[in-house]
Amino acid sequence: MAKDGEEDKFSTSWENCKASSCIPEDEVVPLKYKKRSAKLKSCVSAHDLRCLDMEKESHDGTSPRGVIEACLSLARTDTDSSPDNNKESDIRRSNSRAHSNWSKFFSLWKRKPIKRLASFPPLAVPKISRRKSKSTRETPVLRDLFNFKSSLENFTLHQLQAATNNFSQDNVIGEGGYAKVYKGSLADGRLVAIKRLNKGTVDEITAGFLSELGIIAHVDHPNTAKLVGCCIEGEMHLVFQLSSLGSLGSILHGSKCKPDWSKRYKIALGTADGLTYLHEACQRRIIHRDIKADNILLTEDFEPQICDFGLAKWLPKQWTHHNVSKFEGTFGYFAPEYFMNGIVDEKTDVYAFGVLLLELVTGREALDNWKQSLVIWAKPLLDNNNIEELADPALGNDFDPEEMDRVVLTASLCIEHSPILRPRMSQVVILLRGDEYVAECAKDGPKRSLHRTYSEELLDVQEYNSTKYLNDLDRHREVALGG
Ligand SMILES: Nc1ncnc2c1ncn2[C@@H]1O[C@H](COP(=O)(O)OP(=O)(O)OP(=O)(O)O)[C@@H](O)[C@H]1O
Repeated sequence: MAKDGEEDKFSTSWENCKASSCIPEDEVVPLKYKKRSAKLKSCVSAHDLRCLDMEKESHDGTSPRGVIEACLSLARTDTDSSPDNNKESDIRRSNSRAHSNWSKFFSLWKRKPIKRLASFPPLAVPKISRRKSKSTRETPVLRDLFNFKSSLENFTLHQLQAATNNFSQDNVIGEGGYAKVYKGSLADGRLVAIKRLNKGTVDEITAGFLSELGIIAHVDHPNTAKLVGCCIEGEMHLVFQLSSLGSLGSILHGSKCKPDWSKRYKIALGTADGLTYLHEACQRRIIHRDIKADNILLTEDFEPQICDFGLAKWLPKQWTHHNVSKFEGTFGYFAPEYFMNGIVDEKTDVYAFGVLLLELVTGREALDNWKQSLVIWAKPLLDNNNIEELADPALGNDFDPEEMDRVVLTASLCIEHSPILRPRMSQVVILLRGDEYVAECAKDGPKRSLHRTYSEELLDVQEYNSTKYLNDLDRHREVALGG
């Protein structure tokens, strides 16, 4: 959760912002990708058929080739538009950089046998289906939550006091904007992290508690924090399974024993899996809104678990995005469209995930003590693919160069200024895992349709290469640098 007035965060209303507006999906621009009729196949050669399939695949956002081609063509479209002034040529440069990043991936895959480029099935849909009863879906109050997840425990204050030595200061393992987190040992021996929400006004605490509980109780993935139960006696408490290594932030930035490359790569992959689940495979689209190193917990074998759903938004399927009127989150991770227009959708999380990847590669904080933005520092190095300068000196040369290449290129794409040039999380997973994963997944199965987010559609409609974009970019940089 975010706290007003904290040094690395801020929370402010902004005047011209529509509060909680939404646009139905059918009002947005339809997809450009169209499939050729299967009838064509009857009068063409095997070679033609393969070409046709490849072309079809290239329009299919679920295939590796499609992932790359879709983004390449979007970058090309923007790059092709004629410039009238210097600012537009800057944008063209930025687009062609994105184009070249996608090209790097594309050429990598192009060299592989065509079989390995076959389409693969979408992520496994969780057992909890989207077809839950209407009432359950729309009234995420305590009663329903306990019905939904019968395993959730309702703790008494006495149980939590006993587990934490009466909330002793020695048991504090974390502190955020709204809560203190205590390590606890339950009577049956289970180790837990007890999040005691006691900062802010009663209204803020209640809203934060219900919001986090309402989302986390419906989330079930190996890479998300595990809620055990809650307690509303005295203060409001959320009880989680303890992640023994604490947060990635504390390990990466606050300890001398920094994780080696294989652990960092594992953390990148697991976090991408967890976020893909939230965006695309969960019963509803969940936008986390506060992806950062402090909100990635680590189990003893460095399995990452996304935590802190205090800001998360549950987007109804028919909503393309959410507009917020209050600026919350953590500075250094804000996507430009959120920062400028308050737009919240999947691509705002993708941007923050890109910053997280940069932290893993460089060992630097998203915003350092001098308020230097990691993104601004890393951009020129990313553009020149200068891995030597980018890589954390603590790693030395002890990293897998191919994995490092993939992570660096994925990070470049995720932090593209334009959401349209950023991959979706399922595409991120493909890019990060590389060929072996693609080959493993190259089985037939139903394909997920490529559906564009509101921020992508909006930028398409508004013309990506407008002066507004440049002003936004300048302002974003100014604030980031000025802090
Ligand atoms: N399950 C857990 N296991 C171990 N440590 C945890 C757990 N949950 C939280 N923590 C620790 O407590 C810190 C704060 O937790 P959390 O982010 O949920 O609180 P918050 O008040 O919402 O924070 P913020 O202001 O950053 O949003 C985490 O960064 C982590 O170090």
